Amino acid sequence: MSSNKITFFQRFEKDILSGAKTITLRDASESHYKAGQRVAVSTYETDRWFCDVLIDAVECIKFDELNQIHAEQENMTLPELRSVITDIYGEIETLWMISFHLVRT
Ligand SMILES: CC(=O)Nc1cc[nH]c(=O)n1
Repeated sequence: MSSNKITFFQRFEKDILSGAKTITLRDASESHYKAGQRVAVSTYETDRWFCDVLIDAVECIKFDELNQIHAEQENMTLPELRSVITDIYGEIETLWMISFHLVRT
């Protein structure tokens, strides 16, 4: 059953609302999202809703395949992105890249 909700750390809220962040890299526990799905977005820390997004794609990607394009889609440098993912998931080989866009209504 696909959850119609996703949480982000509060520090990413500004980039999501501005459209600067258009992907999120998750582990297998969050690979259930489907393209075309509308998802409510809340903060991880306080579960405060702050927008809805539409899922554009969910794709499997290896950590070692992360590149400058993915970093730009996360509004980070590539070293920053690798550090953020490692801080969250530890040494992880397989990720799920969830592409999304803001729902304006
Ligand atoms: C709560 C949580 O897992 N947040 C994440 C994880 C990876 N990327 C991201 O943008 N947000």
